Amino acid sequence: MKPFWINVPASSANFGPGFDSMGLALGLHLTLEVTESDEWVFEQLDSTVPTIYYEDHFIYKISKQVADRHHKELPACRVVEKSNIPLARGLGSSASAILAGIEIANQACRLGLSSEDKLRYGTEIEGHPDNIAPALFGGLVISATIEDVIERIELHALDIDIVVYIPEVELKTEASRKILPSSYPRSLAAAASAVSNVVVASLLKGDYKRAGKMMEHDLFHEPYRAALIPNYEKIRKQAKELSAYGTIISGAGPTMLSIVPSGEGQAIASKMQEVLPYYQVKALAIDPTGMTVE
Ligand SMILES: Nc1ncnc2c1ncn2[C@@H]1O[C@H](COP(=O)(O)OP(=O)(O)OP(=O)(O)O)[C@@H](O)[C@H]1O
Ligand SMILES: N[C@@H](CCO)C(=O)O
Repeated sequence: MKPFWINVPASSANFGPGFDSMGLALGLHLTLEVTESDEWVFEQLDSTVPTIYYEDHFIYKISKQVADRHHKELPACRVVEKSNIPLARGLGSSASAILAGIEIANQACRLGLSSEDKLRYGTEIEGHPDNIAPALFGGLVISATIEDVIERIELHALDIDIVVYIPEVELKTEASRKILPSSYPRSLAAAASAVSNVVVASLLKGDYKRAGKMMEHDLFHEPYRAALIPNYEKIRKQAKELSAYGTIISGAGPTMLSIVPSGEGQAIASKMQEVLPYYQVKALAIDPTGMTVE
Protein backbone atom coordinates (compact mmCIF):
# COMPACT_ATOMS: atom_id res chain seq x y z
CA MET A 1 0.00 0.00 0.00
CA LYS A 2 1.35 3.43 -0.96
CA PRO A 3 1.24 6.11 1.76
CA PHE A 4 -1.67 8.53 1.43
CA TRP A 5 -2.82 11.80 2.95
CA ILE A 6 -6.40 12.67 3.85
CA ASN A 7 -7.55 16.24 4.43
CA VAL A 8 -11.09 16.90 5.70
CA PRO A 9 -12.58 20.31 6.56
CA ALA A 10 -14.66 21.31 9.54
CA SER A 11 -18.31 22.14 8.93
CA SER A 12 -21.13 24.10 10.46
CA ALA A 13 -24.47 22.30 10.35
CA ASN A 14 -28.01 23.71 10.23
CA PHE A 15 -27.00 27.19 8.96
CA GLY A 16 -29.90 28.59 10.96
CA PRO A 17 -33.18 26.86 10.10
CA GLY A 18 -31.77 24.03 7.92
CA PHE A 19 -31.91 21.54 10.79
CA ASP A 20 -30.21 18.24 9.82
CA SER A 21 -30.21 19.45 6.20
CA MET A 22 -27.88 22.41 5.53
CA GLY A 23 -24.18 22.74 6.31
CA LEU A 24 -21.19 24.84 5.35
CA ALA A 25 -17.58 23.59 4.97
CA LEU A 26 -15.09 25.73 6.87
CA GLY A 27 -11.35 26.40 6.74
CA LEU A 28 -10.26 24.30 9.72
CA HIS A 29 -8.91 20.84 8.91
CA LEU A 30 -8.25 17.32 10.09
CA THR A 31 -5.26 15.87 8.22
CA LEU A 32 -4.03 12.29 8.38
CA GLU A 33 -0.89 10.73 6.95
CA VAL A 34 -1.45 6.99 6.58
CA THR A 35 1.26 4.40 5.93
CA GLU A 36 1.21 0.60 6.10
CA SER A 37 2.74 -0.71 9.33
CA ASP A 38 3.33 -3.89 11.39
CA GLU A 39 0.79 -2.76 13.95
CA TRP A 40 -1.90 -0.10 14.32
CA VAL A 41 -0.76 3.17 15.80
CA PHE A 42 -2.33 6.64 15.96
CA GLU A 43 0.08 9.49 16.55
CA GLN A 44 -1.19 13.01 17.30
CA LEU A 45 0.74 16.06 16.07
CA ASP A 46 -0.32 19.46 17.50
CA SER A 47 -3.71 17.87 17.70
CA THR A 48 -6.92 18.80 19.47
CA VAL A 49 -7.43 15.05 19.86
CA PRO A 50 -5.93 13.16 22.83
CA THR A 51 -3.75 10.07 22.22
CA ILE A 52 -5.97 6.97 22.39
CA TYR A 53 -5.25 3.21 22.09
CA TYR A 54 -6.07 2.28 18.51
CA GLU A 55 -8.98 -0.08 19.21
CA ASP A 56 -10.71 2.70 21.13
CA HIS A 57 -9.95 5.33 18.51
CA PHE A 58 -13.10 6.68 16.84
CA ILE A 59 -11.45 6.79 13.40
CA TYR A 60 -10.18 3.20 13.67
CA LYS A 61 -13.65 2.00 14.68
CA ILE A 62 -15.18 3.63 11.59
CA SER A 63 -12.51 2.16 9.29
CA LYS A 64 -13.03 -1.30 10.77
CA GLN A 65 -16.81 -1.02 10.42
CA VAL A 66 -16.50 -0.06 6.73
CA ALA A 67 -13.94 -2.82 6.01
CA ASP A 68 -16.20 -5.37 7.74
CA ARG A 69 -19.16 -4.15 5.69
CA HIS A 70 -17.17 -5.12 2.57
CA HIS A 71 -15.88 -8.38 4.13
CA LYS A 72 -12.27 -7.13 3.87
CA GLU A 73 -9.36 -7.40 6.31
CA LEU A 74 -8.19 -3.92 7.33
CA PRO A 75 -4.37 -3.87 7.07
CA ALA A 76 -2.48 -2.35 10.03
CA CYS A 77 -1.62 1.32 9.49
CA ARG A 78 0.39 4.05 11.16
CA VAL A 79 -1.78 7.15 11.22
CA VAL A 80 -0.24 10.54 11.96
CA GLU A 81 -3.06 12.90 12.84
CA LYS A 82 -3.13 16.67 12.96
CA SER A 83 -6.24 18.74 13.57
CA ASN A 84 -7.26 22.27 14.38
CA ILE A 85 -10.97 21.38 14.55
CA PRO A 86 -12.04 21.67 18.19
CA LEU A 87 -13.99 18.64 19.48
CA ALA A 88 -17.64 18.83 20.51
CA ARG A 89 -18.02 22.54 19.74
CA GLY A 90 -20.47 22.41 16.82
CA LEU A 91 -17.83 22.46 14.09
CA GLY A 92 -18.37 18.98 12.70
CA SER A 93 -15.37 17.22 14.26
CA SER A 94 -17.23 13.90 14.32
CA ALA A 95 -18.22 14.15 10.65
CA SER A 96 -14.63 14.89 9.60
CA ALA A 97 -13.40 11.93 11.67
CA ILE A 98 -16.10 9.65 10.18
CA LEU A 99 -15.11 10.61 6.61
CA ALA A 100 -11.43 10.08 7.46
CA GLY A 101 -12.26 6.60 8.80
CA ILE A 102 -14.28 5.74 5.69
CA GLU A 103 -11.42 6.93 3.47
CA ILE A 104 -8.77 4.91 5.33
CA ALA A 105 -10.82 1.75 4.73
CA ASN A 106 -11.45 2.80 1.13
CA GLN A 107 -7.74 3.25 0.37
CA ALA A 108 -6.29 0.48 2.54
CA CYS A 109 -8.78 -2.17 1.37
CA ARG A 110 -9.08 -0.82 -2.21
CA LEU A 111 -12.86 -0.59 -1.95
CA GLY A 112 -13.27 1.83 -4.85
CA LEU A 113 -15.99 3.80 -3.05
CA SER A 114 -17.65 6.63 -4.99
CA SER A 115 -18.40 10.02 -3.43
CA GLU A 116 -22.04 8.98 -3.23
CA ASP A 117 -21.06 5.80 -1.33
CA LYS A 118 -19.01 7.89 1.14
CA LEU A 119 -21.92 10.31 1.57
CA ARG A 120 -24.32 7.43 2.23
CA TYR A 121 -22.03 5.58 4.66
CA GLY A 122 -21.14 8.78 6.51
CA THR A 123 -24.78 9.82 6.77
CA GLU A 124 -25.80 6.40 8.08
CA ILE A 125 -23.14 6.60 10.78
CA GLU A 126 -23.76 10.25 11.77
CA GLY A 127 -27.54 10.00 11.38
CA HIS A 128 -27.92 13.11 9.17
CA PRO A 129 -26.02 14.53 6.16
CA ASP A 130 -25.67 18.18 7.21
CA ASN A 131 -22.01 17.94 8.31
CA ILE A 132 -20.97 14.95 6.20
CA ALA A 133 -22.09 16.48 2.86
CA PRO A 134 -20.17 19.80 3.12
CA ALA A 135 -17.13 18.09 4.64
CA LEU A 136 -17.12 15.79 1.60
CA PHE A 137 -17.99 18.27 -1.17
CA GLY A 138 -17.07 21.74 0.17
CA GLY A 139 -19.20 24.91 0.12
CA LEU A 140 -22.75 25.08 1.42
CA VAL A 141 -24.62 21.82 0.85
CA ILE A 142 -28.38 21.42 1.23
CA SER A 143 -29.46 17.79 1.47
CA ALA A 144 -32.58 15.70 1.94
CA THR A 145 -32.70 11.96 2.54
CA ILE A 146 -35.54 10.29 0.66
CA GLU A 147 -35.69 6.65 1.68
CA ASP A 148 -32.04 5.60 1.07
CA VAL A 149 -31.19 8.29 -1.46
CA ILE A 150 -29.56 11.58 -0.45
CA GLU A 151 -30.51 14.43 -2.77
CA ARG A 152 -28.15 17.40 -2.51
CA ILE A 153 -27.49 20.83 -3.96
CA GLU A 154 -24.07 22.43 -3.56
CA LEU A 155 -23.71 26.22 -3.45
CA HIS A 156 -20.14 27.30 -4.04
CA ALA A 157 -20.53 30.98 -4.86
CA LEU A 158 -21.41 32.62 -1.55
CA ASP A 159 -20.02 36.14 -1.37
CA ILE A 160 -19.83 36.36 2.41
CA ASP A 161 -17.25 36.08 5.20
CA ILE A 162 -17.69 33.82 8.20
CA VAL A 163 -16.84 34.58 11.83
CA VAL A 164 -17.02 31.89 14.53
CA TYR A 165 -17.11 32.31 18.31
CA ILE A 166 -15.73 29.17 19.97
CA PRO A 167 -16.14 29.01 23.76
CA GLU A 168 -13.89 26.98 26.06
CA VAL A 169 -16.71 24.59 27.03
CA GLU A 170 -17.69 21.49 25.08
CA LEU A 171 -21.26 20.46 24.27
CA LYS A 172 -21.80 16.96 22.93
CA THR A 173 -24.26 16.72 20.07
CA GLU A 174 -26.09 13.90 21.83
CA ALA A 175 -26.80 16.12 24.86
CA SER A 176 -27.81 19.06 22.70
CA ARG A 177 -30.26 16.93 20.68
CA LYS A 178 -31.91 15.50 23.79
CA ILE A 179 -33.50 18.81 24.69
CA LEU A 180 -35.29 19.15 21.34
CA PRO A 181 -38.97 18.18 21.00
CA SER A 182 -39.55 14.76 19.45
CA SER A 183 -42.30 16.20 17.23
CA TYR A 184 -43.62 19.61 16.16
CA PRO A 185 -47.22 20.76 15.62
CA ARG A 186 -48.12 21.30 11.96
CA SER A 187 -48.39 25.09 12.26
CA LEU A 188 -44.92 25.31 13.80
CA ALA A 189 -43.38 22.92 11.24
CA ALA A 190 -44.92 24.97 8.41
CA ALA A 191 -43.63 28.25 9.87
CA ALA A 192 -40.15 26.77 10.45
CA SER A 193 -39.99 25.41 6.88
CA ALA A 194 -41.11 28.80 5.53
CA VAL A 195 -38.17 30.48 7.29
CA SER A 196 -35.78 27.90 5.87
CA ASN A 197 -37.21 28.30 2.35
CA VAL A 198 -36.70 32.08 2.45
CA VAL A 199 -33.11 31.65 3.70
CA VAL A 200 -32.25 29.34 0.79
CA ALA A 201 -34.00 31.56 -1.77
CA SER A 202 -32.20 34.65 -0.38
CA LEU A 203 -28.82 32.91 -0.59
CA LEU A 204 -29.51 31.92 -4.20
CA LYS A 205 -30.38 35.53 -5.06
CA GLY A 206 -27.31 36.86 -3.23
CA ASP A 207 -29.61 38.75 -0.82
CA TYR A 208 -27.39 38.08 2.20
CA LYS A 209 -29.03 40.75 4.32
CA ARG A 210 -32.36 38.97 4.14
CA ALA A 211 -30.71 35.55 4.47
CA GLY A 212 -28.97 36.64 7.69
CA LYS A 213 -32.14 38.21 9.09
CA MET A 214 -34.16 35.05 8.43
CA MET A 215 -31.42 32.72 9.67
CA GLU A 216 -31.96 34.28 13.10
CA HIS A 217 -35.60 33.16 13.07
CA ASP A 218 -35.10 29.40 13.21
CA LEU A 219 -37.90 27.54 14.97
CA PHE A 220 -36.56 23.97 14.78
CA HIS A 221 -33.72 24.06 17.30
CA GLU A 222 -32.42 27.48 18.38
CA PRO A 223 -35.32 28.38 20.70
CA TYR A 224 -34.65 25.19 22.71
CA ARG A 225 -30.84 25.30 22.61
CA ALA A 226 -30.32 29.01 23.29
CA ALA A 227 -30.21 28.40 27.06
CA LEU A 228 -27.31 25.94 26.60
CA ILE A 229 -25.20 28.41 24.63
CA PRO A 230 -23.05 30.83 26.64
CA ASN A 231 -23.59 34.50 25.69
CA TYR A 232 -26.21 33.61 23.06
CA GLU A 233 -28.05 36.96 23.07
CA LYS A 234 -24.91 39.02 23.66
CA ILE A 235 -23.12 37.54 20.63
CA ARG A 236 -26.14 38.05 18.35
CA LYS A 237 -26.56 41.65 19.47
CA GLN A 238 -22.89 42.66 19.37
CA ALA A 239 -22.33 41.04 15.97
CA LYS A 240 -25.37 42.85 14.57
CA GLU A 241 -24.03 46.17 15.86
CA LEU A 242 -20.82 45.41 13.94
CA SER A 243 -22.86 44.87 10.74
CA ALA A 244 -23.08 41.06 10.70
CA TYR A 245 -25.92 39.89 8.46
CA GLY A 246 -26.96 37.20 10.93
CA THR A 247 -25.68 35.05 13.81
CA ILE A 248 -26.68 31.47 14.56
CA ILE A 249 -25.72 28.42 16.61
CA SER A 250 -23.13 26.39 14.69
CA GLY A 251 -24.32 22.78 14.50
CA ALA A 252 -25.45 21.61 17.92
CA GLY A 253 -23.39 24.40 19.59
CA PRO A 254 -21.85 25.80 21.72
CA THR A 255 -19.95 27.69 18.97
CA MET A 256 -21.88 30.51 17.32
CA LEU A 257 -21.34 31.70 13.75
CA SER A 258 -22.00 34.98 11.94
CA ILE A 259 -22.32 35.53 8.22
CA VAL A 260 -20.89 38.97 7.52
CA PRO A 261 -20.26 41.18 4.47
CA SER A 262 -17.44 39.98 2.24
CA GLY A 263 -14.11 41.54 3.22
CA GLU A 264 -15.24 42.47 6.75
CA GLY A 265 -14.67 39.13 8.51
CA GLN A 266 -11.24 39.86 9.94
CA ALA A 267 -12.17 43.31 11.30
CA ILE A 268 -15.40 42.03 12.87
CA ALA A 269 -13.55 39.06 14.39
CA SER A 270 -10.95 41.39 15.99
CA LYS A 271 -13.65 43.56 17.56
CA MET A 272 -15.68 40.57 18.74
CA GLN A 273 -12.55 39.06 20.32
CA GLU A 274 -12.39 42.14 22.60
CA VAL A 275 -15.99 41.54 23.65
CA LEU A 276 -15.35 37.78 24.19
CA PRO A 277 -11.85 37.53 25.68
CA TYR A 278 -12.20 33.87 26.73
CA TYR A 279 -13.33 32.72 23.31
CA GLN A 280 -11.42 31.80 20.20
CA VAL A 281 -12.95 34.23 17.72
CA LYS A 282 -11.89 33.45 14.14
CA ALA A 283 -12.66 34.73 10.67
CA LEU A 284 -12.75 31.54 8.60
CA ALA A 285 -12.73 30.92 4.89
CA ILE A 286 -15.43 28.72 3.37
CA ASP A 287 -13.68 25.48 2.31
CA PRO A 288 -14.46 25.15 -1.41
CA THR A 289 -13.36 21.55 -2.08
CA GLY A 290 -14.21 19.27 0.84
CA MET A 291 -12.26 16.09 1.55
CA THR A 292 -9.17 15.47 -0.55
CA VAL A 293 -6.94 12.38 -0.76
CA GLU A 294 -3.43 12.36 -2.19
N1 LIG B 1 -10.29 13.52 15.05
C1 LIG B 1 -10.96 12.78 15.90
N2 LIG B 1 -10.41 11.67 16.40
C2 LIG B 1 -11.10 10.91 17.28
N3 LIG B 1 -12.36 11.18 17.72
C3 LIG B 1 -12.94 12.27 17.26
C4 LIG B 1 -12.29 13.13 16.32
N4 LIG B 1 -13.14 14.13 16.05
C5 LIG B 1 -14.26 13.91 16.76
N5 LIG B 1 -14.15 12.81 17.48
C6 LIG B 1 -15.19 12.25 18.38
O1 LIG B 1 -16.41 12.97 18.16
C7 LIG B 1 -16.85 13.61 19.40
C8 LIG B 1 -17.49 14.93 19.10
O2 LIG B 1 -18.63 14.71 18.33
P1 LIG B 1 -19.95 15.59 18.50
O3 LIG B 1 -20.90 15.13 17.46
O4 LIG B 1 -20.40 15.58 19.92
O5 LIG B 1 -19.46 17.08 18.20
P2 LIG B 1 -19.00 17.79 16.86
O6 LIG B 1 -19.07 16.83 15.72
O7 LIG B 1 -17.68 18.44 17.12
O8 LIG B 1 -20.10 18.92 16.74
P3 LIG B 1 -21.38 19.08 15.76
O9 LIG B 1 -21.85 17.70 15.39
O10 LIG B 1 -22.40 19.82 16.57
O11 LIG B 1 -20.90 19.88 14.61
C9 LIG B 1 -15.58 13.75 20.21
O12 LIG B 1 -15.84 13.86 21.58
C10 LIG B 1 -14.82 12.46 19.84
O13 LIG B 1 -15.36 11.36 20.55
N1 LIG C 1 -28.10 18.86 12.81
C1 LIG C 1 -27.32 18.41 13.92
C2 LIG C 1 -25.90 18.87 13.74
C3 LIG C 1 -24.97 18.38 14.79
O1 LIG C 1 -24.55 17.06 14.52
C4 LIG C 1 -27.90 18.99 15.20
O2 LIG C 1 -28.21 20.18 15.20
O3 LIG C 1 -28.07 18.25 16.18
